[in-house]
Amino acid sequence: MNIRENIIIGGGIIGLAIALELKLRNKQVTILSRNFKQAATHAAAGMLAPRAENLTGEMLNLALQSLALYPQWIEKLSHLGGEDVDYNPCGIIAPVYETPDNTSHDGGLWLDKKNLAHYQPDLGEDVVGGWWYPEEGQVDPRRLGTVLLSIAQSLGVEILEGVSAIAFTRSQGKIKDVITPSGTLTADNYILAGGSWSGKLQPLPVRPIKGQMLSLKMPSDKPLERVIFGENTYLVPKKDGRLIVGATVEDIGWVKGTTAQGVNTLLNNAIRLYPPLAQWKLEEIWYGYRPGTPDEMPILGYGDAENLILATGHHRNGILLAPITAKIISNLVEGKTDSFLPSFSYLRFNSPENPPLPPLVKNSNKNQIMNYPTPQQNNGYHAYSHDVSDDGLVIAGRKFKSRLMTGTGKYPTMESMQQSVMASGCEIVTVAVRRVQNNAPGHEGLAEALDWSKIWMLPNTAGCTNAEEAIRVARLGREMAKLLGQEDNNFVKLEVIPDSKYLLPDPIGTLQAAEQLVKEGFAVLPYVNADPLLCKRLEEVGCATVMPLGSPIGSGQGIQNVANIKIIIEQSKVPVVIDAGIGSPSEAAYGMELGADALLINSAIALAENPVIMAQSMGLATQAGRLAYKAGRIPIKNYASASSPLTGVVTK
Ligand SMILES: Cc1cc2nc3c(=O)[nH]c(=O)nc-3n(C[C@H](O)[C@H](O)[C@H](O)COP(=O)(O)OP(=O)(O)OC[C@H]3O[C@@H](n4cnc5c(N)ncnc54)[C@H](O)[C@@H]3O)c2cc1C
Ligand SMILES: CC(=O)[C@@H](O)[C@H](O)COP(=O)(O)O
Repeated sequence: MNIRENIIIGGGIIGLAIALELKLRNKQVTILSRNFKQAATHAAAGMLAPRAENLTGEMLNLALQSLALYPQWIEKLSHLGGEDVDYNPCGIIAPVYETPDNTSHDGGLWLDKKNLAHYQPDLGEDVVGGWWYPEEGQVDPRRLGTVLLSIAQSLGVEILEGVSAIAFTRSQGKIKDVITPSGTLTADNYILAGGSWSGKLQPLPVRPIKGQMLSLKMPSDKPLERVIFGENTYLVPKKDGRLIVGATVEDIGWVKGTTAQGVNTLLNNAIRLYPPLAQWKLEEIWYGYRPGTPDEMPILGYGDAENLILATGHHRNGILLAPITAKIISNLVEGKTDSFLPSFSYLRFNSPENPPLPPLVKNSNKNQIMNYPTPQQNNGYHAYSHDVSDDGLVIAGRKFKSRLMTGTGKYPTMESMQQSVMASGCEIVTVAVRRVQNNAPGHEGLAEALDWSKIWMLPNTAGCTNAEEAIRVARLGREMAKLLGQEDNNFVKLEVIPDSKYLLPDPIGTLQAAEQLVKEGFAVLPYVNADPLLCKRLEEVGCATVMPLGSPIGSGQGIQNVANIKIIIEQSKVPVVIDAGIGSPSEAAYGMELGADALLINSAIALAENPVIMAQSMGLATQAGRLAYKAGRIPIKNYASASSPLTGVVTK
């Protein structure tokens, strides 16, 4: 059997850019490319416009990095023998019809009407001024696609043109093959870069956002030299004399074709922006589908199989984002993770209220995969999105939707940690202050690895053997949280553990440290043995929770001290968090069914065969257990009682 190294599904700009980069790194690559002319790449205007597009946050950072890569990328293509792709860092003018309140803009310069007219004469009379983005520009996406394809071919990338991927087959958490009309292909890695069609192969929230476009022929003196990015239309002059006018934004599914209304809107908006073009010749009208996602950011990184990488959902900015995507994805194939990946993982679409739902999970037959029913398939009832939003966990006055806390240690890779945290749906992650400070193995760069604007840090005093040390480390932890932007975070998970064999906490040292830390204004979450009296004392000195252990840390023995934990739950006025020893989702659910307010689970997730899926499973189990607790289980009886009523039964 011919096993390929990397199969890329999709031969748009994203698939081609990745293929070329991998090939240049001496990897073997095959592209399945159904039809380049249907690609958004073929329809795009080619603006490289992070600021003009008003991108923000991580999306802006990603786009700026990609923009910065463009000059060297284009030069590389030219060295590899590629023809001119009309790359032009010409700057972008963004005229507006109303003067903004604030005329300072990072990366842009405000020009009033008069100054703007120097840069671009003959703009419409409604224009009151505009922004000048000198670092932005454009490229010709059709030429770029053609050049990427021919270089890739010449370097030996196998391009299967006209071939569609119909489905994947799977085995043991991996993609086994990809099925095509002309047979089955097998590879070590699969990269899904199918643009808007990606959602047809994998249940990803990628949908087509239709854009209609047209081009006009500019007069020979080419009066437009820069991109003009208006409020509701843009004009992109190309070297060959075309002026691209774009674009409608239509969230109407796979509706084909151009329409009179679409063209009318484009032309009206374009003439208002730049009246002279009313006399220019209309050359071509076309449309394409932008690969849209709910937050308009791409999906990058591993999918729900360990050899499936996703590079899709680039929406309005795929031409701009091609170089950075190629870099990030090629690095990932080589086992190097990029700090952008957590923000762009598909798992971000799984919120705590809408629990993480990787589309496919293994069922009891280890080799088979089972689909979760969609809400539609499930008679409209979404079994996994039970509304738990008004059943939040409150610790020290702070509200959390998720009742699962996780840790960061013991994971095989930083990426598996990042993805597991997201898959679990947890909002509180505990971090060993000492290990981060010492850059202990597995903790290098940990502070940067998670998005602390979404995750609440719970610094812990792991490694402290007495009260004094724990107090000192708690203070360092508070500084660490502040440095990472959590100014008001005064939480500490207090661990005082002199015993290295069983990692059992010292009750006296814990109580002493807790008293002091409470006085210093900490919200103390003490890790203790399941001792009801100790828990009561800790509550009395002002601890924010109590955290009785289920069994020794990392032992996976489950909840061994049920009787005491029940008493603690019954008598506590602060939240009870069962911490340590939970080994499986059934044990997690059981802890919650007992009435615990929350769980802290680390080893069982981090050391699982597939930490990400185990994290998801623990998240679901925590919710299931909570719901069951609230629903009220039936009492346990010694004897059977028939399920159907006995009255009316015919007896002989
Ligand atoms: C009107 C319009 C204007 C735009 N303007 C800009 C712009 O100015 N600047 C910018 O940065 N971006 C722009 N974009 C967005 C940009 O075009 C896209 O983000 C980008 O092209 C996405 O690239 P892609 O390779 O992921 O997808 P596409 O370019 O859509 O390519 C996907 C390819 O995969 C193939 N494929 C899909 N499924 C399969 C399968 N199962 N088997 C085999 N092949 C498959 C398809 O046939 C297609 O050829 C614009 C888009 C549109 C529609
Ligand atoms: C990370 C952390 O705080 C652990 O010390 C915690 O007690 C979890 O225990 P498990 O690793 O057994 O889940």
